[in-house]
Amino acid sequence: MRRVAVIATGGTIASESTDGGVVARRGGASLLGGSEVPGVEIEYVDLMTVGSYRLTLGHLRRICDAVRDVLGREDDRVDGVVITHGTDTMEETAILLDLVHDDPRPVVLTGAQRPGDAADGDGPRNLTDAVLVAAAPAARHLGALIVFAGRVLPARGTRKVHTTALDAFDTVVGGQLGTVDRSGVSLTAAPRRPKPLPRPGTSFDETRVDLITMYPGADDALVHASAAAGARGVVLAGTGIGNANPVVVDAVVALLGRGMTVVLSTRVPEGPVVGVYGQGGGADLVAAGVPTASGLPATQLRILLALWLSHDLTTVHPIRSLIDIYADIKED
Ligand SMILES: NC(=O)C[C@H](N)C(=O)O
Repeated sequence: MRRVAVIATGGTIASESTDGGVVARRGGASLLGGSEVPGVEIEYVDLMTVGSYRLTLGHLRRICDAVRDVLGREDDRVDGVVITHGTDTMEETAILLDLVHDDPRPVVLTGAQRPGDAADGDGPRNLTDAVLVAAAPAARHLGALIVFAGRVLPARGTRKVHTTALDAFDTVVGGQLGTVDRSGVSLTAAPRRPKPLPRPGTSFDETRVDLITMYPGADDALVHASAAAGARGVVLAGTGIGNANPVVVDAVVALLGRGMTVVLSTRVPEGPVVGVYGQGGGADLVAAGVPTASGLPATQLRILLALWLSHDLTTVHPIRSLIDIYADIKED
């Protein structure tokens, strides 16, 4: 018998329809709808019951702590961990878990697109699949994974790509790692995983990193507001290959002068970020000292930056090397 701990955090998989809309309120033990996973003993940890659109960095840290606590137990050892989680921000929690994961046993995130009280819900199937992957010896050393709609995806580079489709996630960097169905788990690839970063401490909770998207007519108001609100970092999701405009570049230069960390990403789902264009484009930002990052979606880059800033790791990993090691990892 294998043993898996399921840490329940809420999300649609745990949600029911109420007069106030669909809300998360079910605990872990109810999420399989009474069915069992053959060959696996499951233990449930009810950590929180929160829709993932409401999560804070503090919640993400608590999820990390819960994984550490379960894997750190001397008695009662488990073979893997599953996190049930809302899909809206699963990619953020997944990358944080992956960045700090220092154990061969996998941590597998899953959820559902249909509420727990839907007649044709996808939650029980996804949870069964996630438990099978967490229990699989072949999933060891793969870090944090997202298992959804029968697909096994790496944490790094995976994002929610559809608001309602059951197959809601895709990896925008590299490919999927395998599949899972009633006949078992099939893993055909492994992600490259750098040395783990230190786990988030309580300082992570308050480390403000804003995500600012570019668009026609964008001015400097949001960049300045971010600094005024106490942000220590900004991920700029540029247009196209990573562009802003002259007004925003000027504002970014002012922020850099005040010690703010700014990283250039893109609002486009796939493709590299490169400083190519002048006149307010990415070439100007790069010339001003803003590093580009291509290997993580902007949402996940923000988590990497928050973790780095919260630990004051600047001397260990200057920002460019942090991005090279933990974001723009070269796949074979
Ligand atoms: N499908 C879902 O789980 C979406 C939900 N709004 C959440 O992230 O909690």
